[in-house]
Amino acid sequence: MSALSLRGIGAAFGEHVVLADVSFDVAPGEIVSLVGASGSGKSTLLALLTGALRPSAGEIHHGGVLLDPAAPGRERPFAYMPQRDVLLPWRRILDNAGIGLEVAGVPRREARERAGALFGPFGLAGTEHRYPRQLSGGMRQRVSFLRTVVQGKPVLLLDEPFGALDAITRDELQRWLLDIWEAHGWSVLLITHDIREAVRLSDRVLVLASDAGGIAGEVGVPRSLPRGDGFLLDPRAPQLEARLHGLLRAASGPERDSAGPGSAGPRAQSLVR
Ligand SMILES: Nc1ncnc2c1ncn2[C@@H]1O[C@H](COP(=O)(O)OP(=O)(O)OP(=O)(O)O)[C@@H](O)[C@H]1O
Repeated sequence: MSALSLRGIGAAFGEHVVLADVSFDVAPGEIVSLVGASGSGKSTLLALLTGALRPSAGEIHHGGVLLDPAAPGRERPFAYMPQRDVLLPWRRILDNAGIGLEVAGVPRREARERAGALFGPFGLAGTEHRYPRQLSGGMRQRVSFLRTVVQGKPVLLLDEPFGALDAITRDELQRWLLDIWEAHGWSVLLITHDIREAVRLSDRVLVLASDAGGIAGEVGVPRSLPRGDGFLLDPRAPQLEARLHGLLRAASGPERDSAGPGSAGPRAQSLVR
């Protein structure tokens, strides 16, 4: 039974159809990345999952159960981590980490206890009583991730969680995420612009077509691919990245295809998975 299943999802802003016939699954314990050109509708898709937007068509299922499209975010089985850390500057780190629980109605004391229990395993011990401005960008993203997972939701929706970080911190946090994911085994849908990151972190990478073309293709990443120090040395990694770049070019429409505008370049829908 899928942790997350989208069937024929569509979305539009007025006359502008952004998503059409988007269907895919995330299995329990699987990390699935979604890549796509800017404007292809990745953030819109997350907004449909969190309940910020209503789909114009299609169904969302969790564990085989149809989600009520009117259900508010707090009643959904998804925890969402936005790209920016959005920590409240006037709240100490421990209280920031528990805020998602508090919003869900958990008393502050219990929220502190539950969030506090994760500070050690998440490499944040000693930061509990600091303020966000006293932490580095990487540490703040850890807090933001902690705040997301402590809600105990079975599916994590991560919107470019490392997009704003420098390359070294990003590498460090990718390893960190994989390590703690090993211990917890969440089901994850990850949005990223970074193809290398998608390959490194995922079991499967989906390519979202522009112009409401649905899922244009996917690339599976073997579990045997090393994700730590060996990642960059394994020849399969650049091969997978190259396949994804090719899919992305084709899925971004003829004007962005290397064949140039007006050519009969391959369109996303015709790609063989
Ligand atoms: N609130 C809105 N009202 C009208 N149009 C919108 C709104 N939000 C997004 N759009 C349009 O929907 C399309 C998809 O936007 P979306 O932000 O989902 O793309 P994206 O793939 O996440 O892009 P990026 O990678 O640049 O973040 C774009 O054409 C955008 O202009």
